[in-house]
Amino acid sequence: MVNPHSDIRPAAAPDHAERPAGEVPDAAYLFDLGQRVRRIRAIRGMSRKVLAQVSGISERYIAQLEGGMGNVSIVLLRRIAAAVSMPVEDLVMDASDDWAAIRRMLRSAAPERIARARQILAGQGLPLDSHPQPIPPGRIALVGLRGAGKSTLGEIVAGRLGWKFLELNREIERSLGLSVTEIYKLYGQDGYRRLELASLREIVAGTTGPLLLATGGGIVAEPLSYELLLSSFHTIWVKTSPDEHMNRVREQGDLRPMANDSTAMQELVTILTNREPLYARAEAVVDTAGRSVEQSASDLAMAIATLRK
Ligand SMILES: Nc1ncnc2c1ncn2[C@@H]1O[C@H](COP(=O)(O)OP(=O)(O)OP(=O)(O)O)[C@@H](O)[C@H]1O
Ligand SMILES: O=C(O)C1=C[C@@H](O)[C@@H](O)[C@H](O)C1
Ligand SMILES: [Mg+2]
Repeated sequence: MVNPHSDIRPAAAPDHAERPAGEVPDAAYLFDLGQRVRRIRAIRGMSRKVLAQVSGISERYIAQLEGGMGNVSIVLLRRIAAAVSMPVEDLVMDASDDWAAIRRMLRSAAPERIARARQILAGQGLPLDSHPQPIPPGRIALVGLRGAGKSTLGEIVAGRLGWKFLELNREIERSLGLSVTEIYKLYGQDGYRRLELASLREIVAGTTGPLLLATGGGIVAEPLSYELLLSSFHTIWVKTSPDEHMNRVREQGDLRPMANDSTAMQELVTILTNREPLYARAEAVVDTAGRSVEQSASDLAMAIATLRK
């Protein structure tokens, strides 16, 4: 699959006290800023109402900002960034997902690692064309929005292959002895994402033998976790149509993180549309729309066999 996020953008243009007139018109900049806020809100699965509640900024003002009409103050933007658990600099500039992930890695890396990264980027040390460790064939992870069928199909297919099957959400719950809902209440979305990264690291480091892992729908929203997943597993995007997502999730009695009101379907489509380029980074796709569970289980088994070749 073509990777639409493989470009690393050059550092921002040098700071000018006065930006040359016409280079980035103010209106275009505000429009792009609004689009970035809207996108990250959708990727996080937050309705405008929820973002307003968490950030303490009115829904009307957020609507203006997202529409490119609000020249937001840096203090309000910082509040919005905190509410979507994102560094404010990722909102003020256009950055690829690679770029965002690398920035987060730099922030938490030990000085020796940073020095090593500098050497590699400067063309010293490892040759630039040296390949990263290949992913073992028996490492498969399923990504996709809620109700896609990751748990249902993962369990069936792992059982048939005689592989270990793990659910990342369950591992997080097990490590804390709390349910996902309780973790959200106690630690918030940011806390949940940190626990998700820690559990994923444990699984990557501590599991031997073939493994099929079902991830939570929101993992693509956290660059560090998603990068780790993509570099440690062959990934398969399990997808379906918005209608089927909604029906399946409704049947399970779970509407998180969609608003439980008439806008739920609209929210779901927005989340799906914004997450699609991220899910599409997976190496293969299994579309379960209009398919029975049995048919999709064979589709998944086939996708795994193809990836292992
Ligand atoms: N072709 C299909 N493939 C998979 N599941 C299907 C299919 N058709 C109907 N379903 C139903 O859709 C639901 C899928 O739910 P499941 O919990 O497996 O999704 P999930 O991707 O794990 O979601 P979550 O992210 O919430 O964990 C199940 O109730 C399953 O029976
Ligand atoms: O799609 C989402 O945003 C989420 C899905 C769940 O699996 C959990 O990962 C969490 O509740 C977030
Ligand atoms: Mg599941």
